[in-house]
Amino acid sequence: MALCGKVALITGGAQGIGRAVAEALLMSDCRVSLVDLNRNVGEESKTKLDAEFGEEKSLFIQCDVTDSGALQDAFKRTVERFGRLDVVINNAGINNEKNWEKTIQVNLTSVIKGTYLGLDYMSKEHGKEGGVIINVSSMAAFLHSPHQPVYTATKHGVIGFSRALADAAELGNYGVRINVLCPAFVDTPLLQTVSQEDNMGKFVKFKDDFKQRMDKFGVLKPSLIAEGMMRIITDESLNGAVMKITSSKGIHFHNYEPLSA
Ligand SMILES: NC(=O)C1=CN([C@@H]2O[C@H](COP(=O)(O)OP(=O)(O)OC[C@H]3O[C@@H](n4cnc5c(N)ncnc54)[C@H](O)[C@@H]3O)[C@@H](O)[C@H]2O)C=CC1
Ligand SMILES: CCCCCC(=O)/C=C/C=C\C=C\C=C\[C@@H](O)[C@@H](O)CCCC(=O)O
Repeated sequence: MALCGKVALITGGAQGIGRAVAEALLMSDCRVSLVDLNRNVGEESKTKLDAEFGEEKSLFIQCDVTDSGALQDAFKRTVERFGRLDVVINNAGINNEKNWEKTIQVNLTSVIKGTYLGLDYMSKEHGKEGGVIINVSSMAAFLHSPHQPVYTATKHGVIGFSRALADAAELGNYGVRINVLCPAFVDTPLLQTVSQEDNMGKFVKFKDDFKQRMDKFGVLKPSLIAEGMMRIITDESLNGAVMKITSSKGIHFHNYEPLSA
């Protein structure tokens, strides 16, 4: 996909991985809608991006992705403002084992809703031009974490949903590619939550073990995740792909066995 003039919507775009991806897209002359719950951080990010790329290139929309009406409205406003939609990145995520039902709502249910909204605005089934959807999972979907059973479950769910729908997109000629990105530990504010009882609940007592895992596997920079994301966005051959990004192997893909009877 040639990026100049294209429009991307990123949930959780105000900070961390989402923000790094927004910068990479703006550098490629895309226009970007940052959809995020956190108004203060979102407006601060928008101000910084305006100074670097120009005010007209981005939009911040305060939105809780678990509020279906607000998420629908965020898509509508993005298309009203920029006239089209080409890239949807369902990235907003939380780590909360105490309020685990919220974790399912944000990390899985809202990813499903964001994917279906992306299809509404981009699928050839609806007379649109096509595009690409990237759903953010985690290496936790491959190396399950005893500290985060529900977080881990949501990240497994993101992969299953995305790969099944990617096949449907191909069978149905939607013109939309659906792929998954699985980072290992990344240096963002989310990582701070591993020591907090409010987030970890009863699993907080394993916090030292969690930190040992981070030491063992290393902590990546958000810019490397943005590099992987840009590769998925631009490589037209990718549909149903699961990209992993780790310290030991860098950017690479998970190999699935072909289906056999
Ligand atoms: N940081 C890490 O080590 C890893 C992160 N991931 C995943 O990457 C994604 C992004 O995470 P980070 O950038 O690390 O986290 P982060 O906490 O730095 O950023 C997440 C953003 O999502 C927003 N958000 C949270 N709940 C929301 C809601 N209900 N509605 C709208 N926005 C909401 C937050 O306000 C924040 O701006 C998440 O899905 C996370 O699970 C995956 C693997 C590793
Ligand atoms: C507080 C929330 C933190 C969320 C962190 C997260 O989502 C999960 C990270 C999980 C695990 C990272 C594991 C990395 C392992 C690699 O370095 C490597 O050993 C695995 C290689 C396997 C492969 O095929 O790449």
